Amino acid sequence: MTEASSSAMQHNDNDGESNPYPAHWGPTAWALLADLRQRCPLVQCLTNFVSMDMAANTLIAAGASPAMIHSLGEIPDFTPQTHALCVNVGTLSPSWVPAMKAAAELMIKLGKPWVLDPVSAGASGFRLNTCLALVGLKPTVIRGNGSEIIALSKASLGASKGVESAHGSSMDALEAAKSLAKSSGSVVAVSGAVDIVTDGNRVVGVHNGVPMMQKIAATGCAVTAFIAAFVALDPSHPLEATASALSVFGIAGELGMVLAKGPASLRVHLIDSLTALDEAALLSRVRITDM
Ligand SMILES: Nc1ncnc2c1ncn2[C@@H]1O[C@H](COP(=O)(O)OP(=O)(O)O)[C@@H](O)[C@H]1O
Ligand SMILES: Cc1ncsc1CCOP(=O)(O)O
Ligand SMILES: [Mg+2]
Repeated sequence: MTEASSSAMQHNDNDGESNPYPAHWGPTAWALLADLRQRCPLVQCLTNFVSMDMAANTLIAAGASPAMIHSLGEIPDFTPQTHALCVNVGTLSPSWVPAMKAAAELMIKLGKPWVLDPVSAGASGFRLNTCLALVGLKPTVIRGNGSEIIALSKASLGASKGVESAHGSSMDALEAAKSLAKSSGSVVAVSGAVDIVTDGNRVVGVHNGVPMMQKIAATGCAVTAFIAAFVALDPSHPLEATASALSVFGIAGELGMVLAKGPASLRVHLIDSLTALDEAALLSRVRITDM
């Protein structure tokens, strides 16, 4: 048993006062995953080239339907058919920006949720300005790593290791996340060892996952697409949907780690675990706290 899964067993055994994880989160996350498997939401992803495979396979394995359709000319016909949109600026080039904006604007007009992944938002002026313009189009959820959320919150270029965070802990971005959530009206999620999710007032921490998930390209992008699928199911409760998606994805990582020999096999076993995950395993492993 891995350290993470052993810890999950110890801490989430419904033993009353000693259990730091409120009991309602397990049933909430399970209800959403069961609903996803039944309703199979269609998620349009305008996402980077690195992540297309991982994000699509994450969505399919969980029970959703991905569509990596990104050309501007297709948006008026296709986007209205979707249940959620994921916009990810990872391999941004100027020709993609009008389609990203048009798809986001259409989702807002249709009253449907959309989610932004501001990959490396602080790395260049072009990237930062594009992300700030997208934030102005009212994403339902913004999910990034610590450096990305700090750059967006301050609206300034800032330290990152390319697409990775230069900040050691997601907690370094807690105040930035709350401030961004308040100014944008979006739910903001900062991923890391503990994923933070906030609407500007309420803050929850998701304690699932394993460190090796950072060693797989596009796990962050994949979990953002996964959040979009969860938010499609319950757009009026985006904080609950986002925390649940992060927890379920982290649990798939924990279960995958039991069989994995390294990042490449973890990727395979994480995806397999999303399909295999059942109610009992999920309920025993969800670790979400109010902060
Ligand atoms: N140290 C860690 N322990 C457990 N899970 C982690 C850790 N670091 C990242 N994760 C998980 O890996 C996924 C990607 O997060 P992260 O690496 O922060 O995103 P990004 O790839 O966008 O920088 C998330 O689901 C997150 O919860
Ligand atoms: C390596 C890379 N370069 C541009 S986008 C991308 C993928 C980033 O994926 P993630 O943010 O999930 O680590
Ligand atoms: Mg990322």
